[in-house]
Amino acid sequence: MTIAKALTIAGSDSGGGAGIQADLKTFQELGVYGMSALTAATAQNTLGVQGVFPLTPEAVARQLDSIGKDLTPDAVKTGMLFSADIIEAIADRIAHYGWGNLVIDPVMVAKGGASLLKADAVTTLIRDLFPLALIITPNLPEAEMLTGMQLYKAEDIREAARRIHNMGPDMVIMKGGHAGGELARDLLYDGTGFTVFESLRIRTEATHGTGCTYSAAITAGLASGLSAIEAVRVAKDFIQAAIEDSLGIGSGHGPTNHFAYRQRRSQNGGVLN
Ligand SMILES: Nc1ncnc2c1ncn2[C@@H]1O[C@H](COP(=O)(O)OP(=O)(O)OP(=O)(O)O)[C@@H](O)[C@H]1O
Ligand SMILES: Cc1ncc(CO)c(N)n1
Repeated sequence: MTIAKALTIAGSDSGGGAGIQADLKTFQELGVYGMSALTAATAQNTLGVQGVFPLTPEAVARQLDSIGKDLTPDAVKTGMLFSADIIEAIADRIAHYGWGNLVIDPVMVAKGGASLLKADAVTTLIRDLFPLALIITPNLPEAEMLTGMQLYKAEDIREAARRIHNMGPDMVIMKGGHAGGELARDLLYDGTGFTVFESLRIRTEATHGTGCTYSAAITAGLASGLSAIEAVRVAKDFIQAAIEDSLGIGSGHGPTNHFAYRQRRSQNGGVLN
């Protein structure tokens, strides 16, 4: 048996809803072998982030070497990277091992407002990591930070996608979780055209870790050999189910339900409706 392998390079969320925990749960649910390289531990729950404890760049690079010398990933995602020197170490190792199918979730700020990326690390992220990426998945505040634009109108969001695409990735997905409206609409730009992925917006507070889970599901799909469009389609269904069937735990912004997609499929004889 050959199994697809995916690697997440991200921070730990002690509460289990976001970060490396969300990524590994998502890989597992989608039938992909999950590996991780930790960038930082956060003391975190559904109420917020109580502490951030980064690893040294060397500790991050050594984890990537352990993986690179033994277990080549079929796809890789990055999440919370925290500092410029950690990003430099990661970009160096990814280029060294020639890992493709790289999905970058440009995590900057947790939902409660805690900083997960130092302000001076944004230029390093763009310069060193974006050119290596297959897909970058900014939410609207991250896209505003990357472009310096204010994103209210649909045409501005498209223009921001073009500008981020010019920073080096093959594709950009502008996530619509932070926009208003009846639909949660994500826009994929591949340098020539736009593909829309949309679902009914769910009225809920339980959206902790949606971005991590979504980009992990895309990464799992790529690792399994899906095209980018197919992988995003599965990821959109995965995150919709995970938000809809919330677990009702924690007293703040609860986590999404990573079991939901697979449970629905098995209830429907393998078909998701
Ligand atoms: N209330 C909602 N109902 C349906 N889909 C949603 C909702 N909120 C977010 N999504 C979807 O979840 C995915 C992640 O988008 P979002 O903009 O929330 O990411 P994010 O802000 O990076 O998340 P986080 O920082 O919590 O990890 C997208 O596919 C988006 O459309
Ligand atoms: C560790 C970690 N990574 C990413 C996010 C963004 O949701 C978070 N809250 N915590």
